[in-house]
Amino acid sequence: MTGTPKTQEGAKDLEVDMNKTEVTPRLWTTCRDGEVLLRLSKHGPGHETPMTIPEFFRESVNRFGTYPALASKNGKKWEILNFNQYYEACRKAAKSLIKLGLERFHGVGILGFNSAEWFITAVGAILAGGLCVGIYATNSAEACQYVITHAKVNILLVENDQQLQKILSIPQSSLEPLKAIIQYRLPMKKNNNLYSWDDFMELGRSIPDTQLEQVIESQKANQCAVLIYTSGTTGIPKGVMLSHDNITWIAGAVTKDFQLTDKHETVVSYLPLSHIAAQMMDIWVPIKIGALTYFAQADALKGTLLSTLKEVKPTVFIGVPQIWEKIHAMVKKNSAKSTGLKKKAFVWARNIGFKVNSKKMLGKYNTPVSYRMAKTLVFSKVKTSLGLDHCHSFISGTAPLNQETAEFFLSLDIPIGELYGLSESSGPHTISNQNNYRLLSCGKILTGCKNMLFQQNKDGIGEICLWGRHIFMGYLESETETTEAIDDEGWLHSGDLGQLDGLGFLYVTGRIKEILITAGGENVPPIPVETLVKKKIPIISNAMLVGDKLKFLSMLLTLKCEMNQMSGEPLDKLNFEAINFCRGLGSQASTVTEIVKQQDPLVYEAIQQGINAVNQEAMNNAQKIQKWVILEKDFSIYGGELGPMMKLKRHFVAQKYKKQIDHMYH
Ligand SMILES: Nc1ncnc2c1ncn2[C@@H]1O[C@H](COP(=O)(O)OP(=O)(O)OP(=O)(O)O)[C@@H](O)[C@H]1O
Repeated sequence: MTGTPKTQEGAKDLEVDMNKTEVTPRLWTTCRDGEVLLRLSKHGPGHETPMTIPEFFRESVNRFGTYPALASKNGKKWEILNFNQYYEACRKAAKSLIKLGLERFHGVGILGFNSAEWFITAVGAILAGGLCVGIYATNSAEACQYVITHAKVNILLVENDQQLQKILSIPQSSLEPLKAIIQYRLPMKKNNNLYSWDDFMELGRSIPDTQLEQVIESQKANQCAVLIYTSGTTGIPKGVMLSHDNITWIAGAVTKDFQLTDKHETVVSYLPLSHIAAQMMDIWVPIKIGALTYFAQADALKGTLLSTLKEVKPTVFIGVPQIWEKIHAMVKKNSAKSTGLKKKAFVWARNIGFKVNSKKMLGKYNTPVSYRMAKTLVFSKVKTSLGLDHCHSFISGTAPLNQETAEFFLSLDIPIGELYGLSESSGPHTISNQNNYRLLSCGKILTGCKNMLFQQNKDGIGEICLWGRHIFMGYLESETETTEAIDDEGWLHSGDLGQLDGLGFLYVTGRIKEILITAGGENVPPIPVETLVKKKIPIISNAMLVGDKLKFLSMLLTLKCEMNQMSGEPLDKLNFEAINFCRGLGSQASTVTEIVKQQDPLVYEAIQQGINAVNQEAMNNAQKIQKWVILEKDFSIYGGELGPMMKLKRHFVAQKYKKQIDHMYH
């Protein structure tokens, strides 16, 4: 597709009611109580009747009432709320929020790990006419304060005393809109305007149903319901306003394109709900289809996720690339321990799995006897060991999945489908499903949405621009940024570069903002180089290319290490794979310090060889890595180098390791 002519198409498809006497809203707004023109198609997908979230939930309750909705672990037992109970709890919470003084289009902040209380407060906030505002549990006090004031958070739900103390450390004068705090995990220290969950749920008893109904009735599908704050990978977090229609429409579109079945799906909720991908897959899509959401333990990412998966056996599993990479490393480690026949069977099965699934990917369904044997002997065992034996949709999103991991899982009969999207597209814009996926592609455009590649180069690479009912309303109180993101014809400019193949599969090739422009004017997209370094040098955990406005390219490297399971802090001790790498070279090093302090010649030489191999694939000298340095600690959310969805925060890293970077250039 090419740029300009196509831009007309989106706007032309708008269904505008010409008989309306009031002023027609625009496609965007920056006001919390603003309304936008919905991007309805004239017919077909995109034409569905707009719905508010309360209407959407009520429809779901009518269809799925007694069917289980939420499962929370209490000791060893799962406590279940069905859709009727879930809805009633949301109404109760809504009344209590009204009682506490929630104002229309003001925020209800939620700061904590995924739980039934999180969901009930999120929906309750919307029923009560407020905005649901997830705040990353990993945010610093200042970052929380920013969101609370920007979103005008009247009521804040915190998970535990640790989160509460973070909020209490902020001077009260800086938390002006805040009226009350609710804490949903005990123990709790008494404090003014602090409520336990049980007390909170009783507060609204005096609010009559009619009062709540009035608020619900006054809501419109083209008004804001959810605020998603970007995680700040590329700058100050922005408040992405999502309308009722954004949420309810895309939940339907995702359901259709993923071919999800009513009352049959189960998901495990563990990724931060402040991110739209998790919120969509855990809260909104399950309401649409009557799916059962199980809550993982708060320490899921520190190790308990696997046991929850094994217990629950979800039918749909979404992971960010780092999660898939971790599972990849774990399966590899376990298989490395096996010997003899078992080891041979694993290699044999993977070969068959790769061949059959690669063909399947191209539409050639063929299941030879050997594949069926491999399935029984190896694939089913691996899937069971991961709790993925009932899973039909393996999904990765939020950042590119590396080829090695994608191929590894494909060979084990676990085809990971990537999806691509932004907070500004209410989640996915492209998806891959079991019947439609390609390695390294993010899949096809969601049915009912449009895509345009702006200013394509000779290879067909252009900026990915999006159009449809999933496009956000605007950034709260940020007109300049909104008009930078949404052009005159309503296209959302993603800032990502991409390419479409003849079959409509989208390949994301980089992020414009991340491209390094060297002092010599060379444009270098960093991700392919970093991915290649990690592939060629298995001891490397993270790699970040440096060189913007600089004379040459250099690289920050970290080694694969163990992690403190409690805090998430990377340790000095190398992990199993890194130790194996060292032993393979004849090095006895077991810690990062040993390698860095003595500049372990064997390890340094191996890394240099790996870098040389990467440089051989560079298009020219300017694209070669001239210098590199090993940092003493691996990147982590704990250290701030990774965002809450484990994305690399380049600006933060560049500042934190300024000394090491400067050293390479002087
Ligand atoms: N499958 C994918 N492959 C490559 N990149 C992806 C994929 N999915 C999402 N992305 C990247 O993530 C970006 C969207 O990020 P998102 O809206 O989740 O914001 P964020 O990470 O919270 O904040 P920030 O804007 O600060 O990065 C996309 O623009 C794209 O660069």
